[in-house]
Amino acid sequence: MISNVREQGNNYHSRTKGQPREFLQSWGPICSKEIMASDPKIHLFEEVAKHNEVKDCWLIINGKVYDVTPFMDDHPGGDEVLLAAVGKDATNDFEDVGHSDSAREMMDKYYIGEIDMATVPLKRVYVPPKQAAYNPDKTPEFVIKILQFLVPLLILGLAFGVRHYTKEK
Ligand code: HEM
Repeated sequence: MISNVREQGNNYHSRTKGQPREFLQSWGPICSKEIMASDPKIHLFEEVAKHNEVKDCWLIINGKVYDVTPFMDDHPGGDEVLLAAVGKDATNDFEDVGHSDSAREMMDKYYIGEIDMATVPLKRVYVPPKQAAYNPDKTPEFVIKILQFLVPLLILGLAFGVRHYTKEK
């Protein structure tokens, strides 16, 4: 839907000039000013959080949802910071940087609706990275387990051996 809208975007002004409001609304979210003027779409957090990659990145800032996918390459702060701000309320991250007025004006371009704040979790849920437990020397775990069992036995055997040998003498 959004990509269609982007394709149509170039022709938007010429085709919509002088059209009644119902017609404009039927065009959907083509122009952010139009969305803001009409009823904005209310997004659920769960849905917004799914857009969490370079090629599909949505942000929540000040109760609004932004699809910044086309801006990833051009963001002066880099795409990593934008990616780090997905799946949560990124208002603090955005404000902490002290974005300029022109940056704030730019946001209109990427506005795609409002967030239902009731669906935003208060704390970000930590999802542990999917990787094996840290094992710097890469020794397989079963070898360590066997050694843990064998080493005390060897020491015990050695002790008995020494005792037996010294007794005989
Ligand atoms: C729709 C959302 C955003 C837009 C339109 C935007 C736009 C911009 C712009 C135009 C700049 C250049 C400096 C300025 O004019 O203030 C900038 C810088 C920066 N932005 Fe964003 N930004 C957005 C979201 C974010 C988010 C969520 C973060 C997360 C921390 C972020 C972090 C940064 C950083 C670190 C810089 C570099 C600051 C510096 O080096 O001076 N931005 N952004």
